[in-house]
Amino acid sequence: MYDLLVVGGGAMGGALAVGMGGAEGGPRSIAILDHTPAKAQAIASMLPAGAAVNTLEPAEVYLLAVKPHHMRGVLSSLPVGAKAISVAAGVRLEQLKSWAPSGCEVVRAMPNTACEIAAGVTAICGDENDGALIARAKELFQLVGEVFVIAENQFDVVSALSGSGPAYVFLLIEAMQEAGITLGIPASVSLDLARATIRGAGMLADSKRVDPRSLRLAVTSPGGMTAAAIAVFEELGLRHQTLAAVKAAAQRAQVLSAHADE
Ligand SMILES: NC(=O)C1=CN([C@@H]2O[C@H](COP(=O)(O)OP(=O)(O)OC[C@H]3O[C@@H](n4cnc5c(N)ncnc54)[C@H](O)[C@@H]3O)[C@@H](O)[C@H]2O)C=CC1
Ligand SMILES: O=C(O)[C@@H]1CCC=N1
Repeated sequence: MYDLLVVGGGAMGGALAVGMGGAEGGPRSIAILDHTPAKAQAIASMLPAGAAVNTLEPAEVYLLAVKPHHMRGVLSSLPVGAKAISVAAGVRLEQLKSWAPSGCEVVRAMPNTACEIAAGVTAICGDENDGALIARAKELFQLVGEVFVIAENQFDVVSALSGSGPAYVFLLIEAMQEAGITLGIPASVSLDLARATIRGAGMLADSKRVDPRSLRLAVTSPGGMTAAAIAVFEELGLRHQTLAAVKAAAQRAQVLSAHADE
């Protein structure tokens, strides 16, 4: 029996398999199942004890990382009594449980792709009577970053913040690079500057644990360069844009949930 069987070796399943498989004290054996066998093989080859499989072989825990609309098919083919963790956006516990064979336990997790390098953030939720599986999910995801156990009614907003969040930061890196290029800096230098700046600012915010506003003010000399830039961000509505974007992502979760039922 495998300790963990990851179904779906795409962006998220791959990141989790690589992160968990490489972590000290992580699952001793990990199997990966994907519709495209080459994807599963590529991931397995990166793991000390990874195997690409072609069917749902016996496993202590099944980590389901397929798209929301594929979740119903995968869940219904799990063995009776299986323990499963779904990372699908939007799809509710009630739906997941109704599709799984009898005796199965299912909880939800919302990780992000930084789990690949053990710098992820994962939210977990489950029903009260699934305490043991919630605890196991917590152990697994703590191998690859920080974990928050939250109520399901907060899951869509949390998913819109930390699940999708890396993409917002990558967009900022892209935008900073493009600004540098437009203003005359070579593309590679511009990208290196943007990447290293985001890394340093993230690490500083994480290590200081203070209100980010005070870190911002420490950069912003009155009447100086940064103040000129921040005034433009505020005038163009960065906060309003961020709220609208996070709201749009959270609302999309409801559509994904409805499509998964079809
Ligand atoms: N990409 C991300 O940053 C995050 C994704 N998620 C969730 O993770 C899930 C997967 O998303 P991605 O990895 O981005 O998608 P993806 O498209 O990169 O990967 C999905 C994989 O599942 C495989 N697949 C589909 N049906 C299958 C089946 N029946 N059996 C075996 N393999 C099957 C596909 O071949 C594909 O490789 C989604 O439900 C998404 O909501 C959650 C958090 C973050
Ligand atoms: O975009 C999506 O739907 C998934 C969920 C969070 C990140 N990626």
